[in-house]
Amino acid sequence: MDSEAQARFDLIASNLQEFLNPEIIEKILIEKRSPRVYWGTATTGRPHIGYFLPALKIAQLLKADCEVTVLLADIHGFLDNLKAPLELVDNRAIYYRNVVTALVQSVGVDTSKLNFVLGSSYQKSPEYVMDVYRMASMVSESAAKKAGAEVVKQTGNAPLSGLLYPILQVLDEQHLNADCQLGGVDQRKLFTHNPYSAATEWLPKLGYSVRAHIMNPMMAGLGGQKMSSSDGADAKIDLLDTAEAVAKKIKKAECFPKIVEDNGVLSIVENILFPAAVLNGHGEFRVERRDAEPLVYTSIAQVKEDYAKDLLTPQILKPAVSAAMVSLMAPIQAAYEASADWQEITLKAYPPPVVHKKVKKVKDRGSRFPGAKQENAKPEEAKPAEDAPTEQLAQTSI
Ligand SMILES: N[C@@H](Cc1ccc(O)cc1)C(=O)O
Repeated sequence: MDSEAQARFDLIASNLQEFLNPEIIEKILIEKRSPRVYWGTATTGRPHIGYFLPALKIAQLLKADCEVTVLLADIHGFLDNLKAPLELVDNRAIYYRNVVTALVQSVGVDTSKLNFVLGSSYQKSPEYVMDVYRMASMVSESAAKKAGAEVVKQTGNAPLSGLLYPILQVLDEQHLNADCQLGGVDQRKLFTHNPYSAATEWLPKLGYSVRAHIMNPMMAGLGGQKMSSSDGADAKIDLLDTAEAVAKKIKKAECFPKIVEDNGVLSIVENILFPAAVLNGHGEFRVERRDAEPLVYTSIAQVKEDYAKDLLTPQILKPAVSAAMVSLMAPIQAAYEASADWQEITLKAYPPPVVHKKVKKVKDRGSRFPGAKQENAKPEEAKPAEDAPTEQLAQTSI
C-alpha cells in the first residue's frame, strides 16, 4: 500500500474493537477504489449519545473516501419483537435519518455523499424474498437463534420473526452490494462464525461472497453496564437533552475514583470526545481546575493514567465531560430547533404517551354515615350490596 492508501486504511481502522477480513478493504484501497460500507440501524427507540459511535465512524469512513450507506432497518425494527410497531416505523426512519445526518455534520463532515436506504424499499422485492426462503432452508433454527442472541430480544415464547432477523441482516450485505458491514461489537455473532455461524458462513451457501466487518466497541452505560436504548431515562443521555439534564445525568453517573474499567464517564471521553475532537481538528480534552492550570489531554491513555492516580478525580472529570458533551451536541440541537419538519416528525415517531387521568375515587361510605342526606338513605338501603361477593372472593384468595 502506498502512503495515501495507508492513511485511508488507518482512518477506516481507527477506534475499532475488531476488524475482520481487512484484506478485502486493503485490496480495494490498493486498486484506488472506494470501499462500499454500510451500517444498519433498526429504527426503534430514540437514539441516545451511544449513536455518536457509529456516526463518528461514518464520518471517518466518509473522510477516507468510502461509499457509505445507512440502512434504516424499518422491517428489522418490527421483526424484533415488535420493538417498533408498523404504524410508527416510517416516521421513526425519518427521525433516525435526521439524527444520523446531524450527528455526522456535528463533527464538520459533509453528508452530501451519505446514502440512506429504507429496508422496506428492497426487502420486499421478489429476489430478496426468494433469498430469504433459500437461506431459511439452509440455516438451522439453533444457528439463527445463536446468531441473534445479543441483538434480538430474547423472550419465552419468542415470535418466529426473531429467527428471520439474522437471515435478513446477513442478506443485506449482498443486496446492498457492500464490501464491508459496520456494527457495534454486539453484532459479532451475526457477522462471523467464531463462535457461531452467520454472515461469513451463510452467504457462501447461496454462492455469495464473504464481506469484511468492522466493529465499534460498546459504550459503558452511566450505570456501569453497556449503554442501551432500553435503559431508564437517567442512565442514557438523549441527543436532545438540555444542558441541565446532561449535567444532572453525568453528575449522578457511577464513577468510582481510580477505577477505569466499566466507567461510563471515561467511556464517553474515550469513545465520543476524543474521536470527535480529532475530527474537529483540535484533538484535545480539557479539564478545568479551580486552583490550578487546566489539565489538557491529547490521548485517552494519559486520561486513564491520571484517573487511576486520582490526579483526575470524578469531581473535576464530570463537569468537564458535561461541558464537552453539551458543546458537541449544540449543533445537533440547533439543527433540530431550525427544522419544523423534524420537530413535527418527532411527535409522530414518538407520540407522547396518552395519560389517562386518574378519576379520583369517591369513597362509598354508604348512606348511613353521619351527615348523609336523608333522601339518599332509602333507595341505597333497598339496593343489594353489589360489592360484597367480590370482597369475599378477594379475601379468600389471599
Ligand atoms: N442489528 C442492527 C440493525 C441492522 C439491521 C439490518 C442490517 O442489515 C444491519 C443492521 C441493530 O441492532 O440495530
